Amino acid sequence: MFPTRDMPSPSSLFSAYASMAASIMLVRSMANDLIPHPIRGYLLSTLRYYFKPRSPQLTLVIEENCGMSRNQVFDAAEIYLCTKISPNTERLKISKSPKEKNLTIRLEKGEKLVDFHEGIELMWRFVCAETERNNPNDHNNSQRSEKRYFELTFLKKHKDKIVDSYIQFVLERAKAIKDEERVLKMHTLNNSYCYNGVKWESINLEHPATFETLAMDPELRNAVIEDLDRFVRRKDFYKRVGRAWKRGYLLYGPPGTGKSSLIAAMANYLKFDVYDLQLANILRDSDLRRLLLATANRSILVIEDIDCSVDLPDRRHGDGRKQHDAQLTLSGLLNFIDGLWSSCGDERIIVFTTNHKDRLDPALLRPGRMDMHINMSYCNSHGFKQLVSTYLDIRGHHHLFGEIEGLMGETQVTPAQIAEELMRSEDADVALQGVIKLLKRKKMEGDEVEDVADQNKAAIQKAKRQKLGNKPRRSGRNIVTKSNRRIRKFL
Ligand SMILES: Nc1ncnc2c1ncn2[C@@H]1O[C@H](COP(=O)(O)OP(=O)(O)OP(=O)(O)O)[C@@H](O)[C@H]1O
Ligand SMILES: [Mg+2]
Repeated sequence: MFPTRDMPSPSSLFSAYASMAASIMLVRSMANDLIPHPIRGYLLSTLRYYFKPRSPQLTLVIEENCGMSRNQVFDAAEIYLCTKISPNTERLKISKSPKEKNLTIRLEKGEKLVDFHEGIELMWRFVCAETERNNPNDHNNSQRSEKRYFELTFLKKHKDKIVDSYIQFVLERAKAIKDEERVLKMHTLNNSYCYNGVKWESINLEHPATFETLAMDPELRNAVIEDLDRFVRRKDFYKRVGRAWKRGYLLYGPPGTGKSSLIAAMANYLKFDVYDLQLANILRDSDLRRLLLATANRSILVIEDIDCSVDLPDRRHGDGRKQHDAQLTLSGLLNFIDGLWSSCGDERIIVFTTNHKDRLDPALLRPGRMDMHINMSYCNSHGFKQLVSTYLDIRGHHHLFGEIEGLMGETQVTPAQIAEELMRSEDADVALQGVIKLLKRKKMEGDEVEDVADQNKAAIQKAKRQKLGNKPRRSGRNIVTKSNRRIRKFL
């Protein structure tokens, strides 16, 4: 049992004590007359130091602060140790602030915990020591302060392993726990222009989409997940090759195929906040710069519907001059973002979405501009089964699947349309009959709303309307005012 393992044997301890005592006696008797008092004291304490039996244990003291800043090891230990609470623990502290999702549990002062790392036994102790400091200006008035620290005790011979690998392990575990508990934020631009420009406003991001609930090609899903994983673990690589630690994704596909849901799934997976940058709301270059600089580390910057250029007649320089001639492509915007972000060295993701990849500035599609192009497409049989499993909790076979899959091969339907039908009833038969009706209707009416020909027609009509000065667009979206390729603007 701890801490007796590898202790020196009682006989060796006894002989150590005996030789120390003998030496001290000898020095005392010789020294009493011959050696002056201060030197005698020094000699005795040196002898005591060298002959004192050595403890086989080492204790690391992990204080709460290092100078002015927090000690990350202390914070990590606090979080990590609440996962190690044993039945022997007698006192714990428990709390919850309004913004936290879960209860916070911490060790109470004086509590001890035993942990094991690669077979090594470690004893943790949380200490709160009250210290009293005299006030130099008022001797009757002393200040009490609390010093909090952890003591981590183990056998000395394991020092290297504990310092090099266990502490690192505790830091990583604590980060993972913190990430799990983290409340994600969705930042959007507030519309009211205040004296210092447009600002980010945040709400909790409670979008339930995850990679599990998303109907998408399994290979594509795995490729996206792998890409995200690789990105977040390659900080050193980006630094070495001198690139901003940034990854760009272009999501394209018809409305209702899950582009926005995929962004939410990425945010939930990585525990990254989302910043929804509505370009139409930004009137000054200086605002863009300020907003980009105000985005936090570990975040996803989203620019939706980039094929829809935005009309920004009053775009101004920070100094108030109107900007007539400067035009910047989206790829120019990307360069600008690269420049800003490369100096901060933090991990950032940027996502563009479009319903019409074919209408984008070719410069944006060039290799190296957006790192991954992800096609979110109409629902296929696999996607349908994924939706049925999510919405109706059916994982096996259902007698209506055959008919539905047959119909799906003959018409195009988006996951959003299928999802809407599946939500209409809790009775699987009724909901699936609804899907069959939808598919038959679409087939009969030739209602291929998202058909390419129709899309082109709609685009032509849109362009005509825009010439007439109308600004139509699906509700709640940025306003389409030009048939694009370039967005007028910026910098
Ligand atoms: N691939 C999908 N998997 C699961 N649900 C989906 C999927 N696509 C769409 N949905 C459902 O449809 C709703 C709308 O989808 P979403 O907003 O993600 O589509 P979108 O591609 O972003 O459309 P738009 O181009 O109009 O922005 C979602 O809230 C979700 O419930
Ligand atoms: Mg969307």
